[in-house]
Amino acid sequence: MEPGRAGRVVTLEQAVAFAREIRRGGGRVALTNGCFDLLHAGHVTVLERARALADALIVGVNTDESVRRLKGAGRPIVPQDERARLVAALRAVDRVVLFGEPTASTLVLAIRPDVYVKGADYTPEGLPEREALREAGARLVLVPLEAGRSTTALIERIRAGSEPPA
Ligand SMILES: Nc1ncnc2c1ncn2[C@@H]1O[C@H](COP(=O)(O)OP(=O)(O)OP(=O)(O)O)[C@@H](O)[C@H]1O
Ligand SMILES: O=P(O)(O)O[C@@H]1O[C@H]([C@H](O)CO)[C@@H](O)[C@H](O)[C@@H]1O
Repeated sequence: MEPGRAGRVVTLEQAVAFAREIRRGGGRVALTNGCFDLLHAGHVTVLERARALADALIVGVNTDESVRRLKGAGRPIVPQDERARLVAALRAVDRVVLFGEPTASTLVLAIRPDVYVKGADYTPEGLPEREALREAGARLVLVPLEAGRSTTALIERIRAGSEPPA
């Protein structure tokens, strides 16, 4: 019985057990991760593309402290439990796990996904998780960016009181 959407925010151990269950059934598991602060259409694109590459998608969402270290003071705008809940509400997402480490390497080594997905704002050489991906045998897929969509751009537009992009 699949849990309700809120029940899809799980511990790392539960996410690992879920991944094993998918693979036992012959399915493939996709993993992605991110801050997902002020959810926007670019986030939906990368999550939907990730889900389409496998039979289940697990998403690591950075804790507030982790986002602060990555994105600077004043971030995140949306607290971790709400960011996790919003991501878990998307049809494309099967499980969400909050993580506080600087990188997703621990997630990669624990979940051992068949495919690891990020937006093309990253490069293969630039991923600190690349060694973990090699060890886990995960295929890396970088999804083309939706132009002009970013949390930073949203914050700047809110501050400037400017119109949304075309
Ligand atoms: N416009 C976009 N199109 C497709 N994928 C995106 C887009 N923006 C972000 N992503 C992807 O979404 C995931 C989460 O990224 P993140 O939460 O940092 O979004 P962001 O909008 O880049 O945030 P910020 O502007 O604060 O850096 C990452 O895999 C990232 O590559
Ligand atoms: O939302 P972001 O900035 O894409 O999330 C970060 O992604 C990093 C990525 O996996 C490449 O290193 C990750 O290391 C970091 O912990 C954030 O999840």
